[in-house]
Amino acid sequence: MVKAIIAPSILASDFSKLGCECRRMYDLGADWLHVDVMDGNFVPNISLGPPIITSLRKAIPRTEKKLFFDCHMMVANPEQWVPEIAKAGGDQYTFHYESTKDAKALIQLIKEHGMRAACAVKPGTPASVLFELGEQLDMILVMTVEPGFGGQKFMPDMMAKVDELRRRFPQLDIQVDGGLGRETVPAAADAGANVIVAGTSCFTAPEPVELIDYMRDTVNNSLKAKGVHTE
Ligand SMILES: O=C(CO)[C@@H](O)[C@H](O)COP(=O)(O)O
Ligand SMILES: [Fe+2]
Repeated sequence: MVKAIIAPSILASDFSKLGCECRRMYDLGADWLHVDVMDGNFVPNISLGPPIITSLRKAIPRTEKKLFFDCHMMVANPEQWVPEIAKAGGDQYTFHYESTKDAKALIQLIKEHGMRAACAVKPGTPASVLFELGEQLDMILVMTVEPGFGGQKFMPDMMAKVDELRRRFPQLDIQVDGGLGRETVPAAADAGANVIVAGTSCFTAPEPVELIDYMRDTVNNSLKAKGVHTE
């Protein structure tokens, strides 16, 4: 089912209040929480890892709130972390195409651990690398900034990749990540993205509920116009 999914990136939250910030975003209407895992090797930054995801999952149990943990793995050895992220409570494992030698085997490994499998491409990587993986994947992530930091400027040139992938995979979840907010979501929605990661914009919005609703409506209207909205 292709529908709008709004995923605040907790990288933009106040880490001293992480559990409360996650709950707050969920209560404000977030569909997923986007969890950026960085190892200081694949990207020049270190964020958080399995122990913190374990704590967050305890703070927001699946039984109490059905909150989806969308784990964006910016790590050099993505195979290594699959069991730990599954154990910590991850629902989806997004690896970078650029970080693995065998994407098909990694997808299999992720699924064997009970998570949805997704593959991300950096701005310099063409959409075509995903053509032969699309059928096995639950989601594709087109990065709209260089991975590593929140608060960067959205790269509109990436929309050609989203458009190409949406035409090829009308029923697949296609995520965009980096610099998304009120001004940039219309371009992403027009190109066919349905999963919107929004860090800085959500966490700094004076009216986050209104922003989340606006982003969701914008995406759903574009999907309907394209005839791919299936809810
Ligand atoms: O993966 C990343 C950065 O590497 C992102 O998820 C950012 O955290 C998004 O932050 P904003 O650009 O929305 O502030
Ligand atoms: Fe991310």
